[in-house]
Amino acid sequence: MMTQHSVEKIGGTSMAATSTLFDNVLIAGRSGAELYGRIFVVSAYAGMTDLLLEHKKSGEPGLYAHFARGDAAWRDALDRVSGAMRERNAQMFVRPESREEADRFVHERAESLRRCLDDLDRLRAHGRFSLKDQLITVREMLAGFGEAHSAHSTAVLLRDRGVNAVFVDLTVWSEDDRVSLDQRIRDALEPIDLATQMPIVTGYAGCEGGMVRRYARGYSEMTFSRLAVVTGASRAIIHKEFHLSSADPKLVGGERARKIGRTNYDVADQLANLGMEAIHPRAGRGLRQSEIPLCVRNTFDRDDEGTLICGDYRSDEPRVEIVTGVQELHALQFFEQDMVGEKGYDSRILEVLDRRGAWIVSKASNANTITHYLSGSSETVAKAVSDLEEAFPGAIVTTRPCAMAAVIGSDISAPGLVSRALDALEQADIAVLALQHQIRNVDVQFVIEREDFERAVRTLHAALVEDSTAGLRRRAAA
Ligand SMILES: Nc1ncnc2c1ncn2[C@@H]1O[C@H](COP(=O)(O)OP(=O)(O)O)[C@@H](O)[C@H]1O
Ligand SMILES: N[C@@H](CC(=O)OP(=O)(O)O)C(=O)O
Repeated sequence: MMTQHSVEKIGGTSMAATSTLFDNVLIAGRSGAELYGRIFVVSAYAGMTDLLLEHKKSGEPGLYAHFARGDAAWRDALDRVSGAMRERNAQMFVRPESREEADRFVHERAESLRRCLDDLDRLRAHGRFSLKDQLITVREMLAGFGEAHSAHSTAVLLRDRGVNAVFVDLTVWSEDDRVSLDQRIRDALEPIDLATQMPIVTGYAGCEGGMVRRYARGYSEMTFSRLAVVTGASRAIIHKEFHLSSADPKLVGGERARKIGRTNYDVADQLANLGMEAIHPRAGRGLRQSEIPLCVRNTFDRDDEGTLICGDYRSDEPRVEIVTGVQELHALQFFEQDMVGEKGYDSRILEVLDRRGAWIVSKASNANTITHYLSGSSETVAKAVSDLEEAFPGAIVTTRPCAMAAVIGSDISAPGLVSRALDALEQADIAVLALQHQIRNVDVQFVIEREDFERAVRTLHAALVEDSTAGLRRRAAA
């Protein structure tokens, strides 16, 4: 396999801006051999996975949620998704034959799903079968439909423009042939000549353990990351709707948010941990270990090189690079006076949190209290609380809704940074419920009330990023 190639992921929002995507990324003025040496991994068009599974943010049920509940509305939900896909085709295709081909593809996949779900429905109607295990498979199959559609139509559109694009469908698998994600990728890419062919790979890949089950939403970045590692890419690029910015442009305003020029994987990990979609939490690892630089680019800003993320970058002077956070957080406090001087409580709490699938954003402890800051649903947290109460009858376990604003940078080791942040929050009348600052000097976390979240991000951004006097001196080496 060619070594000087890039692996590039296109997010759902960028996919939906199809003509811009062609003009700025897929073709972008290239011709002949310049078009090749690039592997694209695509997400479903924005909104499709929401219709197939459930809405990513609001949780509004999609096809999967209806089917899982045994609600006949799944049939309408399937029609809605395939309708939305055909509508998208209608907007994208100029050549009638290509549009027909794309519509036929959607129709065939939708009908095959319908047959499968019908069979399961019939089985379920006997009342003697539990579909629990099958539902996991259904969820995987449905998710894959979104990326099958987007990759297939992108390949057809590219061929219409004279590009030798190849649709690489990783969404279909056979239960007798469950292989690892890496193996799946290796097998699919092996016959492709990157010098003359442009693979358009589905962001969903049928693999051991299931893509959605293992990696949750945003899974396309895992396919992307492993593809870059397995094929030995010289660079990995994520094409997004926005520049990776000093804060969410939707929150602080596009004119205030600054583009991040460079940063490191440590910062990317912190962002991923907070649920910011800069890069999937588990995607960064492989790229960092293989020393593949990652570039995050804005699809709508063709000439801008984007943000370069490497393993070894450190800002020239200490500086806050990003202000972000989590608005829906739960502080789970475990108070037990017998804990003083005893070990082992931690690991038993973690066991419960792991079993309940809670996402730990941060944690803190003192002599008799361990606090975990968890993101995720209130139900998950409530279940964890009741498990803990049962396992530790002497402990007092409480939860409290809260939010977290975090300031992050590859080097924030500046004296006065925390006090400046606290001053700004106080002036804005925002109470700080708890504070965390690690010796590692990559982030400071401020735990606050949920209703203060957006204001806290704006306040910290104004004080530590927008204020030009915020350039901070490096703390003198001890
Ligand atoms: N610091 C930040 N820089 C850029 N975008 C951010 C930041 N924080 C949050 N976001 C948000 O991340 C979201 C996801 O980005 P997007 O490019 O739409 O993903 P995708 O292309 O994968 O659908 C956007 O809605 C944007 O508002
Ligand atoms: N389409 C899938 C996978 C994905 O990675 O999407 P995006 O790149 O748009 O976050 C999802 O919504 O989860």
